[in-house]
Amino acid sequence: MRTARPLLPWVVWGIAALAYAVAVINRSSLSALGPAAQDHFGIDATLLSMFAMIQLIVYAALQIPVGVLLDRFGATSMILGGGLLMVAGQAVMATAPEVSLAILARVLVGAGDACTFISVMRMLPEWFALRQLATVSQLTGLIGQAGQLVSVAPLAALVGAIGWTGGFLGLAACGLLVVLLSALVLRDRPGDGTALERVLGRKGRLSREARSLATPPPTGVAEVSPPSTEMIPVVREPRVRVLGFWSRAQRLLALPGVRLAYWLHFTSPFAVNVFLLLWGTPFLTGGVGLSLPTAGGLLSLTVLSSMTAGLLLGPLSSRFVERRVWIAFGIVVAIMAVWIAVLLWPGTPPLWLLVMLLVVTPIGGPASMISFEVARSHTPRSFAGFGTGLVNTGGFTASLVVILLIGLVLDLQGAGSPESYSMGAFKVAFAVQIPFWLFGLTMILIESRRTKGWMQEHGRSLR
Ligand SMILES: N[C@@H](Cc1c[nH]cn1)C(=O)NCC(=O)O
Repeated sequence: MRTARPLLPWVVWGIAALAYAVAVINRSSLSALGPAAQDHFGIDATLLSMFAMIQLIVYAALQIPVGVLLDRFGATSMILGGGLLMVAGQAVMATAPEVSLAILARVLVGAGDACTFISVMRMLPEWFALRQLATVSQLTGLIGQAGQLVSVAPLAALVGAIGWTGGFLGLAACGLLVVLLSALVLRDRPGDGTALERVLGRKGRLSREARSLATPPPTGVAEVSPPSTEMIPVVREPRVRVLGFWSRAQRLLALPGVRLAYWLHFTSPFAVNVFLLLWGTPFLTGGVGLSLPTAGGLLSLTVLSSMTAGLLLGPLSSRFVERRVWIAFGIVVAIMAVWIAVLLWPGTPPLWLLVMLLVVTPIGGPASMISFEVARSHTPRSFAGFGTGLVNTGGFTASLVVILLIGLVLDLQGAGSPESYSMGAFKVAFAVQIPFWLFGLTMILIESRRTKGWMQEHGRSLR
């Protein structure tokens, strides 16, 4: 009897990761097209940076609602819905005659993007064994980073070659193609049908016979093994009763492991987000005094570093499950230490220190993926989408606040425009990150102690 289909989990993951990469391409599609967008809509730099901010606000604000919908409708529907929203957003961006419609386009892209990552993360434990999850999650993040590379040079080249409308319509068409592929391939879990099969009301053999890599081949005795995701199957799932939003939130937040995951995500990725989303280029050009191409070259180091760290951190955190929180903690301390060295360096920091900054800071991205592993260990399955969304708000909220504070501190020093940027002003402005790291690290210490106590009290251990 042919039962195991070891390839299907990888195919499902491949398409889900591709959908996430497309989300990242859409998210960062304006990053290399700033001047083109200013030209096209006749807008100034402030309005241009509003595009990024609005999109980020929409993304962060939708994480919890999307998580709730994810628990209700499943990952496939959310990935498809998110993909369609982004296709619509880019089609609007391509054809918008004025800036208000371009803002609507960014809202649509932000909303679609918000649906994608946490849905992909929710899908993974259904298809992979516990020992594989950390590595597969990191690979997913790495593929997303690759999407960021696509949106820099190739997209700019496409828009340069065929124009704004053609370039963005091309992007929308690629997105649509991936939505169609997703409808044909993605399944929430083994045994579920694809979106197309659900519409047709007929489940194919591939879907019926699909097996998770976590499930040992049936022996004829036990059909279903316990879900590998519940390393700590702590909270019994609510039976039939559907809990309201606040009750669900309360139950989730009552778990110290979920709070620990939140603070890990809050603390680790904001420095790299702040740098890549807004303040990296102004700091390197207006503060350090580098040319735009040199700054761009240095910034590409961040992607390389993040990808390499992702490859290492996956196996490392699944090999040392008990130590994974401390791995992330150590990475944050290293990021903070390099930043403090840069801020305390008299005058302009030397190139070697800047290279170190651009290599160490991005490791916070892959380190933040550890928070999803922690969340998975402590969140009851029926809350998994909510839990992932909640945790994912941590880093993005911190990023948003720090981005705004840096702008504010620059303005307060009278150094808020490219003509008035200076190294001294940037140093003071970037120092606002320090209380965020210290606060986050303190919360991690507090919640990891509580989590340990809670696990002892409930007789649980991490496997
Ligand atoms: N920290 C990122 C993921 C990541 C992985 N490697 C580098 N960054 C994250 O939380 N992503 C959420 C998203 O929607 O991209």
